[in-house]
Amino acid sequence: MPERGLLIVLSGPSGVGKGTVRKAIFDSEETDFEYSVSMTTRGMREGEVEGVDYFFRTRDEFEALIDAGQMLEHAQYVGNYYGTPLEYVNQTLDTGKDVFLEIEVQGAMKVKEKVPNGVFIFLTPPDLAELKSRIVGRGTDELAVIEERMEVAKAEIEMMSHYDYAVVNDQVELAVERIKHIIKSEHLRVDRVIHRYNKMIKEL
Ligand SMILES: Nc1ncnc2c1ncn2[C@@H]1O[C@H](COP(=O)(O)OP(=O)(O)OP(=O)(O)O)[C@@H](O)[C@H]1O
Ligand SMILES: Nc1nc2c(ncn2[C@@H]2O[C@H](COP(=O)(O)O)[C@@H](O)[C@H]2O)c(=O)[nH]1
Repeated sequence: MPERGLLIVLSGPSGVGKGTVRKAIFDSEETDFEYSVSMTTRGMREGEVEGVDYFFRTRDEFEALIDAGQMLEHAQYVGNYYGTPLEYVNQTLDTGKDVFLEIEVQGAMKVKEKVPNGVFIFLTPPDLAELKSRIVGRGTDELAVIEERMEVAKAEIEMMSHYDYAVVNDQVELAVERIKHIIKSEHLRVDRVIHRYNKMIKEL
């Protein structure tokens, strides 16, 4: 049986650039981990594709999956459900591959309770003014939603201390390199590598 993969969680406030950085990571070469597509009840935005950006579901469908225990985590965010389907994550980790989640902070904290040996990375903006200008510049939200996202963002930034790493998203390419570097280093941590050696010693 292969060694179980690593669960990598990228999180941070809305608009910091999680989606942008995640796409840049998966578009770049040498990416050796799988992206877990999330599920949501929010409406599809222009250009989004079912099963690629999200699995888009009704509230009833989403709640049925929660009740059936089929979500690793879920959270309500600005009036909609978002969550991580459990089966894909488990099956992929079991094959020995790493799985990458891009989720908001409440969900990340739930994953941390269930999978404490995951790698939890908090993406931060250079400052709050830049964060607001990114959300406004994206042009996907009305003013009231932008204000709500900014309020949530302040509370989310206070949760940074619960993460293993903080990465500033000043420039996308730099953030991508920092995250790839963290993942490579995590694979070399003695507490992860030692299991393999203990197994070899037992088999001697
Ligand atoms: N390093 C950066 N410098 C300048 N602009 C950026 C940077 N990273 C992302 N952006 C821009 O910021 C906006 C928000 O990015 P994105 O949608 O990726 O954020 P997000 O954290 O995934 O948001 P949400 O959590 O709401 O889905 C986009 O317009 C994106 O192009
Ligand atoms: N807890 C979870 N949060 C998720 C998941 N997938 C995405 N997200 C986060 O939701 C907000 C809003 O996303 P948007 O696409 O409407 O802008 C953002 O912070 C995402 O990272 C998930 O599976 N679980």
